[in-house]
Amino acid sequence: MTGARITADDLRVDRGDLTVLDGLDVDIDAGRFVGLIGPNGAGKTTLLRTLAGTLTPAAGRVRVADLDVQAASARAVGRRVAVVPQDTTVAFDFSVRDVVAMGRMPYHSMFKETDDADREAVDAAMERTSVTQFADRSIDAVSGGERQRVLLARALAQETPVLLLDEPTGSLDIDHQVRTLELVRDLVEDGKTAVAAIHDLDLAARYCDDLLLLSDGRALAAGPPEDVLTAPRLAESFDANAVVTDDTVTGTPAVTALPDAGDAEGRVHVVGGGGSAARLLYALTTAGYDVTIGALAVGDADHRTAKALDVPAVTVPPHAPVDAAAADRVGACVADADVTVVTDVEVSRGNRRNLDAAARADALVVVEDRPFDERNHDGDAARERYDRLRSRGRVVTPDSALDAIADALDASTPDRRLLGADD
Ligand SMILES: Nc1ncnc2c1ncn2[C@@H]1O[C@H](COP(=O)(O)OP(=O)(O)OP(=O)(O)O)[C@@H](O)[C@H]1O
Repeated sequence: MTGARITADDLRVDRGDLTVLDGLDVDIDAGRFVGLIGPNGAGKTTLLRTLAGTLTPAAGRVRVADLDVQAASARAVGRRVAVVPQDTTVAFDFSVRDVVAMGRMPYHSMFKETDDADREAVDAAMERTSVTQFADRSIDAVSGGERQRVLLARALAQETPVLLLDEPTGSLDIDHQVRTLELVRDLVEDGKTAVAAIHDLDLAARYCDDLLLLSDGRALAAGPPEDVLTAPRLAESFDANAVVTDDTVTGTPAVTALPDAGDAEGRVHVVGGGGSAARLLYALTTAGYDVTIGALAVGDADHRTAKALDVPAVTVPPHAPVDAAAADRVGACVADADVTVVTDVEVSRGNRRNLDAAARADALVVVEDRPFDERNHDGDAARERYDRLRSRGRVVTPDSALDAIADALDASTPDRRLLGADD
């Protein structure tokens, strides 16, 4: 079944006294999977219901291919558009099979009996959504997640070019979340057009071709997930302090919401690398410290974390040693910082200048997770250099790093301690 293009110009939808959608343009190409995202109350369900023709816009019209959804009969719309609603309550005590068979209603008239095509469509839809094993059970005797799959089966049995889904994974376990979205993806590969409201931004980014970010009834952004999911947009729409990274397994954008930053004061420079500083960067920035990091190779795991958390970094090109110019910049950060922290870094020749710059800090904390011998190091000269560094600072485990940094800050800035005592 080939999909259909969905368009709407300058859509306005009112609910009661409230204008829920305003000035919204929609243009979804046939054969695309579009994720509707946005905070609670943004208008996602309202938009889906308007696209399905169950809500009438105060302005603008919805077209699915050549069909004017608002002017067409329910039966005509039902042959183009199938809906999987958020509320999976079914009013009467039907069997699962009967509920799925309701998807065939747009093809029936008073004069047409159920035929083989109907039965085949129902069986195939139940098979694809893994509900066949409870086909004869009452819809009241399946779990919420199973019921959600039954309603997806009903929508598939409807054999429409367009599928609208409102939170299709809301009640599903992680296995069925992925199965359901894989299924929608397959249907889209086969040509259907799908639009789904999805709260899980990582899943939306992973499965959808495009995202439409709704905020206060308007489209704040639309396009490929990596263009739509940016920290400033998430702050504007969700009022969330969130970072966007690349998921290490899927390679698609992953959103991590952070707590509001605390009120810790002080500047901390971190010498890390290879991911050894990631957790500490998170802890320091959420505590509220001003943090810098480096020198790091561009693309290093800690560099990616620093970028996501908006932590300024001194960088060198990938695989390049820390040269004199970079070391000068590290030296400037160390001089500016109240405390410098060295995490479980490589003790190699290329990192030598990094460690030497850190060793000049007035207040130094050395975070150690592994003994020296288990690290990438290049011999006795490195050991001597590292031992010197250790002897200049306080050596702690990762678990006590934050406390040690707070202590070092107190000791390095007595004025703050006195101010704190007066509060
Ligand atoms: N029948 C109604 N009467 C009045 N206001 C309504 C009605 N239905 C929805 N609203 C309001 O319209 C706004 C958008 O609701 P909608 O359900 O479309 O949001 P949503 O983005 O789907 O939210 P959620 O993520 O919570 O499901 C909300 O402020 C909601 O309170």
